[in-house]
Amino acid sequence: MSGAREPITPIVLRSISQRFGRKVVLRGVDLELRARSITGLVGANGAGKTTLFLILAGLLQPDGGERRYGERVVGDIDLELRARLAYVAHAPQLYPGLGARANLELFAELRRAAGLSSRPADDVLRGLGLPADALDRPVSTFSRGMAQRVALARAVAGDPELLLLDEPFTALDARGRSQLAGALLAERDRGAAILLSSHDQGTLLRVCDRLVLLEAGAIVREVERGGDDPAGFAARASEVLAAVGPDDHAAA
Ligand SMILES: Nc1ncnc2c1ncn2[C@@H]1O[C@H](COP(=O)(O)OP(=O)(O)OP(=O)(O)O)[C@@H](O)[C@H]1O
Repeated sequence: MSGAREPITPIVLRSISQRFGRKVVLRGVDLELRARSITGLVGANGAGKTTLFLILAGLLQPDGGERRYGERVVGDIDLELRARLAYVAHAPQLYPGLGARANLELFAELRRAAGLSSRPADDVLRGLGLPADALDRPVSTFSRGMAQRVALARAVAGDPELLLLDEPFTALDARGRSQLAGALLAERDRGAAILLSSHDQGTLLRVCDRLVLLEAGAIVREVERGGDDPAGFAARASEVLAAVGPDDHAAA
């Protein structure tokens, strides 16, 4: 579908600021998200991660700063741009009375009406480990982990150029986390720019090309996986993760 259109990557944030009332939540955030790259966003509770996701997804207009998507400096994130990114928030936001397959087919139908294609629902759901006998059961009967898989499947079904995932591992068991990690690497290799927040430090170390530490609304550290120094990346990334605190969500 992207056809001859200009890519929306890299996404570049410059001096993004946000306050809610008198509370300053983001202060001068600069961030670049490149195609074919997974960036891990880490920070303590309340550091501003979800606020940053909302701004990137176009669901919150920042108070200050610039958002650039490919060649375009964007004021409002319009529908055309929104169709090319996907955001998975904490809550799965599915239609509870519909089955997993029907949720994805509805999404595909809406995209089709706008002239956009989607991957077949069953393929994507299977790729994220949803059992075949669950495809047509109402999502309201699913565990949180299963619902999360469906939300993630819907997010990737449209081959988004930007994939925003706010704590996608939270409700998944070890097998689910590993399946999702594999799916994210496949999305990256397909060409997506991915921003991922998580407290699952092991998975972050495994999948991320870069880690960014947000503290009190400011990016205070960035480490990049170098081609020739994997051990160095692991050591520097571990330092960044240690700044966030213990890995208390790893088993979540
Ligand atoms: N709509 C809002 N109105 C007022 N304050 C808000 C609003 N949204 C977020 N905040 C505040 O902004 C700060 C950052 O919140 P945010 O949800 O972005 O943090 P976070 O890093 O995602 O935290 P967590 O890890 O707990 O999800 C918090 O102090 C929060 O209370």
